[in-house]
Amino acid sequence: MTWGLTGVSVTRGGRLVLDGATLDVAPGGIVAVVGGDGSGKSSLLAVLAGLLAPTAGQVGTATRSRLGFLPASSGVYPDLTAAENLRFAATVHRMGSAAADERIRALLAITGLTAAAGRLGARLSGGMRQKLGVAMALVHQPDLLILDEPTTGVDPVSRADLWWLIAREAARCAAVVLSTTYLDEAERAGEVVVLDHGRTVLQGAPAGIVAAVPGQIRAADSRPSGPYAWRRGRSWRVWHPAGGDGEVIRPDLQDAVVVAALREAEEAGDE
Ligand SMILES: Nc1ncnc2c1ncn2[C@@H]1O[C@H](COP(=O)(O)OP(=O)(O)OP(=O)(O)O)[C@@H](O)[C@H]1O
Repeated sequence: MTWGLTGVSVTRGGRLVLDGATLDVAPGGIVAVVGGDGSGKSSLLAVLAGLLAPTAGQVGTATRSRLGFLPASSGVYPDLTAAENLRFAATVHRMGSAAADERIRALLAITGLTAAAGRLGARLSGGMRQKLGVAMALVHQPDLLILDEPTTGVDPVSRADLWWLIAREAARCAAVVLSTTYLDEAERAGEVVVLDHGRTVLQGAPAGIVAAVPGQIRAADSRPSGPYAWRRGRSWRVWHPAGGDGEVIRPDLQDAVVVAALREAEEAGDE
């Protein structure tokens, strides 16, 4: 059973925010949805979660009881303790109390939150709150786990913990779809979907996406002229669509995403 979206369009506030977007995820797979601010990541996940109705296209998703969802706001109730938040999520998913007790104990241990079980959501650190939110989304061992920016604003140690938690879910054969603005992180996913202005501009395994970058990329110390240049750390990179002379840099996922956005902008300009 694979889940996903085919040619999905969504209009919000009179604007087309998803424009024929596509995504597939299979059990045991992790798909990372990446894209700049406002590219449509949250809208895409909301459609997959059945929270937002598309104006066109097909949605194949799990039944509500087999679905786990982490909203961008983490979904943690500030005036409930960490354990109470998990208990609430277990109750919503109609877990029996014995099964819930055992699962809550295990999840608190896995997320390193056992000592903070009695602490109010409002008093948890950002990283703790995200881990709790993810634990709430997966308390009932869903078949499809949808996580909206689970690691945004989280320190590197908690990010590693979160990835471990997510990988465990995939290992027990859940299908996982998550959004992220961190491209280094997206490289850990089996598949990446790159959104630009609501369109899927790249989709596939990170290595395949990188291998398929057309043309050549070179480095420059100062800002190069022309439209195909972008900053990378202290230096610049330039895309040469037709290739040419000079030392070539092997692109990474970040470069591949930039090139895809440049090509997309060019095509939009041609229309
Ligand atoms: N409820 C809404 N009503 C109207 N427009 C909306 C609504 N929610 C989002 N949008 C618009 O839809 C577009 C896509 O937003 P969305 O939140 O899906 O993107 P995103 O990639 O998740 O961005 P971000 O990372 O900034 O949250 C944006 O232009 C946003 O302003």
